[in-house]
Amino acid sequence: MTPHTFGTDLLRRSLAGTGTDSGPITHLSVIPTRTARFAEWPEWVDDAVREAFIDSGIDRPWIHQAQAAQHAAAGRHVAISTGTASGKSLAYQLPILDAMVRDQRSTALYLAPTKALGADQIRAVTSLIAGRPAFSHLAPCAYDGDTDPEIRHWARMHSRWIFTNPDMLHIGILTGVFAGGGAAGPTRGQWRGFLRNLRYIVVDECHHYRGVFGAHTALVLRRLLRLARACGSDPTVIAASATVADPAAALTRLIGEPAVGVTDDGSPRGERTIALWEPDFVPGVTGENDAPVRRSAGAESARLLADFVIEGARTLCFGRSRRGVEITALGAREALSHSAPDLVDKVAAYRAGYLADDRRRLEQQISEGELVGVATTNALELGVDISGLDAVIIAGYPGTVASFWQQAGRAGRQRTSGDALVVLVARDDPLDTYLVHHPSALLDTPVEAPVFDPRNPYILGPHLLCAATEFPLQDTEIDAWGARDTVDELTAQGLLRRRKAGWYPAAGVDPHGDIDIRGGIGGQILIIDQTTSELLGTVDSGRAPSSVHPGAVHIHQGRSYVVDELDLDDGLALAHPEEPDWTTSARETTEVVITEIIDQATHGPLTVALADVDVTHQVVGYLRTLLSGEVLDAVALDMPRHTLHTRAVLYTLPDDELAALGIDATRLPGALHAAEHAAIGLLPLIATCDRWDIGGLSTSSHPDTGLPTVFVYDGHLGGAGFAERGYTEFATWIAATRDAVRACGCDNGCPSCVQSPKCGNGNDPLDKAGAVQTLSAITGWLSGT
Ligand SMILES: Nc1ncnc2c1ncn2[C@@H]1O[C@H](COP(=O)(O)OP(=O)(O)OP(=O)(O)O)[C@@H](O)[C@H]1O
Repeated sequence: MTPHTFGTDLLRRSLAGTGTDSGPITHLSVIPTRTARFAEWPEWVDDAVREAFIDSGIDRPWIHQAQAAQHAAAGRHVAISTGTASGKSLAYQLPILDAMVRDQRSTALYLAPTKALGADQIRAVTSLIAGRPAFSHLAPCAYDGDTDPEIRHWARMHSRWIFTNPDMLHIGILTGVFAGGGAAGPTRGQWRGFLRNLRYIVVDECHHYRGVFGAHTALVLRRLLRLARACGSDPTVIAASATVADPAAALTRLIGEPAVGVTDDGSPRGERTIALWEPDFVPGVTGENDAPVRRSAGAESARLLADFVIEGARTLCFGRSRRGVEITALGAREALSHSAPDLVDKVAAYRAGYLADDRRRLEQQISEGELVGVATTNALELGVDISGLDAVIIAGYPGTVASFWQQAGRAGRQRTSGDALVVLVARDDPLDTYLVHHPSALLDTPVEAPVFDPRNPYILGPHLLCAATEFPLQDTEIDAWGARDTVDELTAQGLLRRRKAGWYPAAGVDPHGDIDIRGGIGGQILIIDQTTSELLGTVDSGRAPSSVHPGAVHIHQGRSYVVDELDLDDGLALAHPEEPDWTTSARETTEVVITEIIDQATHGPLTVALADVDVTHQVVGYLRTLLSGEVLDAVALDMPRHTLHTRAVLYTLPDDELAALGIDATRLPGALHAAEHAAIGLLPLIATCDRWDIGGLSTSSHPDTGLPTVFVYDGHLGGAGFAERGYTEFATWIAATRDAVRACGCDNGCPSCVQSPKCGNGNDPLDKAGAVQTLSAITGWLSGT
């Protein structure tokens, strides 16, 4: 029976006639109301700090705020993971402000993955301390890529609380501590005073640090901690996230030092109704190899957005690209123009450049009812404080459970009732299909632990050089970072030298500029808008042929460009702005060579292994797909071959066992290929990656194993930890893959189960039934049955 809640009533009214127990809704559940639990202000809190909070309307802290502040004040690194809008800011503001009032020289560094979030936090602190003499020396200030040189200079001299990001910390702060500091450090020595007095480091939204970005950030934080200690301070790290699994372990991995976690959320919350929604197949429309196509998540969400707006429900609709978001807003406006023309102007797309001011304006327009429905990219996922939002529509699983809850948490921020509806609309994709049919995998499992690998030698090596440039490296540090082999290699290459006081870089080594914290590893290709010469971004040279080949549609901050030319020698991809009606996906051939088996396990006839591999790709063409999912055409290309040294999880199965299941030599390639595709689609369930971070290969007989073999490999040089997670969680991953394929309602395979948008072989051959049989057999062997 459907419960009566704010959310179910809204759904029922919006879908009058369809009912909420049937049709596209695959699951409906209610998270009940929670009341606030308060603590007293800790005894050590200075009167001036307490008064500032009380005057801002906060009479007492919630229990988790007091607990986290207590740990931090006692000098324990602490990670707080409580819901969205649970006042995590206060948990770090409290110990920081207190330290600053007690010792006027104390400093703090706040790190956020986005500049906009840092700007929000400065605003919050500035308004909290405004007009209070006890805090007049703080001068909270941003220090990032957008900060003017004069303000940077002023900040270095005067600010006690700097708001920055890992990129600027790496290139603009750590280089300016000691005289050595890296030849790149124009601010040489100027940060020393700040670091000498550094009491706290805040790592906000710490679940963002995953994959290659996570590994880089982990090493930047370790470099920060060692430099601070070399300057004479011993800062405490406070990490915060609404959505990180086992926060103590996550922070420990990030900084390489023990940390404690706080998870008992004392903040109040309204009742939240969650609906999972699977769009129907569109009659008469077919995609690749005549597979059926579902209604797009964007079109379905547009219809829901219009319905909610008619019901007066203030709604945010999250989409994955700016273009998708604009189409959703247009679709909703179009629907309203027929049924409720006076509401057309109440719907907008959030398409500004992710600036804090744009967000403020939008928050205000929604609060005042000027806008009722807004379609937005994940730009509004972090740091938005819109009170009274009634509903959130998520058009397509956003990639991680963490992001899902971040987006879901935007609704119901009204303290008085806070009731809200969240609808996840599935895309035509195996992971989305799995989740809407297995709600507990989304709603009942803890969010995934961020996956990253700070020991990847291709990432670790350059950071060791940076560290040695900043301050001589010590043997104890090398051991703590697990870096002995990499140091030996750098020494053999003549890049590091051992002297009495530690390890130093060789003369002329200037490593900072070679590291791209958000990008990949190795050479970078610059993507340029050739009509304006604007730099749109960078891509790993290894990935360039498949992502920025001539004719590729490239999305940058939601805007669309088409690539005209890729010059791998000069490191340039030249593009022009264009909004075609299609997306592109590269077709490529792949070969895998096993270079070393790291670990392996045998389960009856099944062998599962983790291995170092060389993956060689060649892009041979690309497919153009209309936004409806319909395939327009295939275009041939001839791009150079490229080899990636990385890590893979692989499994082998003997032919005779498969033949006994009815999968003979004619069916084998299709069964393995389909099983591989679905497994790639499902790996993000257990490893915080995107399916574009990984690749795969299946073959009826691999030269290195002599057996039918399936590989799933990391798309990053040296591996980002994703394949390793696939290896350790193999049983969970493969069982979920089998369930996803089995749950899909199509006959012979479609994008919701075994077709892949980036298949190098045009999704041919694929044997859906064979994949289910193979995956079922694997789960049986794994459990010993
Ligand atoms: N102890 C408290 N009592 C009452 N209100 C509080 C308390 N602590 C914080 N708040 C209020 O709760 C709201 C949310 O706080 P804040 O933005 O810090 O949450 P958050 O957890 O950082 O949010 P996000 O999910 O966006 O990261 C703010 O309006 C803040 O003033």
